[in-house]
Amino acid sequence: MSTHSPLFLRHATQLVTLAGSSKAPLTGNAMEDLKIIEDGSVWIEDGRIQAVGTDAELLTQYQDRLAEAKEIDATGRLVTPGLVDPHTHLVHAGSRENEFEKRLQGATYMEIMAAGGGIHSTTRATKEADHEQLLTESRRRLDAFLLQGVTTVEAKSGYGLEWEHEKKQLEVAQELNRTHVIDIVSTFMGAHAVPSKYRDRPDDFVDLVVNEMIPKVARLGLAEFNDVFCERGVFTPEQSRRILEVGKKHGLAPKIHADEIEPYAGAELAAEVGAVSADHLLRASKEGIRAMAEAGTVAVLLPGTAFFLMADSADARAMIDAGVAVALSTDCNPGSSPTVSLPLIMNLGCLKMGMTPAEALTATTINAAHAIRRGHEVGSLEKGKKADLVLYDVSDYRSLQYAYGVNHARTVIKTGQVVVRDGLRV
Ligand SMILES: O=C(O)CC1=NCN=C1
Ligand SMILES: [Zn+2]
Repeated sequence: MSTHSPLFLRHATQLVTLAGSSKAPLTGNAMEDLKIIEDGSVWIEDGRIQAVGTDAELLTQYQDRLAEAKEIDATGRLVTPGLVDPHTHLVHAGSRENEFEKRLQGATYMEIMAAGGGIHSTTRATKEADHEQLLTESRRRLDAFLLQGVTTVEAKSGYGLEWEHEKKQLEVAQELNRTHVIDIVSTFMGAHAVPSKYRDRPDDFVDLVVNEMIPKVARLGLAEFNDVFCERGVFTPEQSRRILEVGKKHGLAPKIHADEIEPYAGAELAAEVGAVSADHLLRASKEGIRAMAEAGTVAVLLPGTAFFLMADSADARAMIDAGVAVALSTDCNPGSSPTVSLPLIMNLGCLKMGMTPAEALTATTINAAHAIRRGHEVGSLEKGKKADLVLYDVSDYRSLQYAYGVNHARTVIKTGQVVVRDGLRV
């Protein structure tokens, strides 16, 4: 017997369902088809979606139970699935305003990193921070995500670069998954950078990652995915392949930071190892994009990072036209994308990467869910899926990408419970 009254969300002017997309990410023209129901309604009970349809259809179906339900009036409003952010470095300490200033004066991201800043700077701060501090700082970011309508996020480690602190990050993410309303999917990213003490013997660090860290992550169940920064000056494609293949042997699904700063055949490697997603891809080759389309690897694009690094964005248009499933993400991290505004990322996806508003919304819901293997659970409004929904102060989904820099989310429902009302956390 349900402990909570059913919720009956009624009369959405546009109910974006993305129905029929739970088995695989949407590609090509399908990314444009949001499966919108006008005057749409949803019956929510036991944390799940029980029915989706026109208000008239649901009135007939639930006419005998209307009195027991709490109604949410969505008249004149847009309603979408809860937004999904499939690529964050959520758990970290410190910030890098100083590097932002240096880059404005002409220093590059890789120059700063080579000089001991960048990821190494955040690693120093994260190693100094204890579990509670990381929990507090990361929870604050999650609260901000939630107010924007984000109901599921992926969170990577990668600012420890040694077992004790990688484990600490992953344990913080697991505690947040238990205690925060947002669902968190964890990724081990011990191969985020080569620590300075291994600068002259990087393969010894790769040995540490594959022989020590990955087996422990798998044995302790600390993560579902294994990620690597495949970039010139960080990890080579050969080292990346070894790290991802060992991760697969231990049951950790592969993800890869690919072709972010320079072309480095990261997209090709992603397809070769069967990565669930390849992320960044600003400099991916045509061959790599084609290989990803054939392999079914999701392209997680991060236009906020390109914007913040003052770089050209990835060519989402070409990837969609080549049949690659595209997702979008904030890449929330203190160095190359210190933002939690996934709606702004939708706007940049349109203005900087040639996506349509509908494709951008698909890319931050069902395709983002598939990029973290949650497409069966969230990302669309269909019977049996988690009741994660967002009600906005606009009536047309295109307003989310058009009226940018503004948070339009007003009511957020997470697993059937109203957790944000009138833009405020309840
Ligand atoms: O700079 C950072 O902290 C995050 C990042 N990893 C790979 N690219 C950016
Ligand atoms: Zn990243």
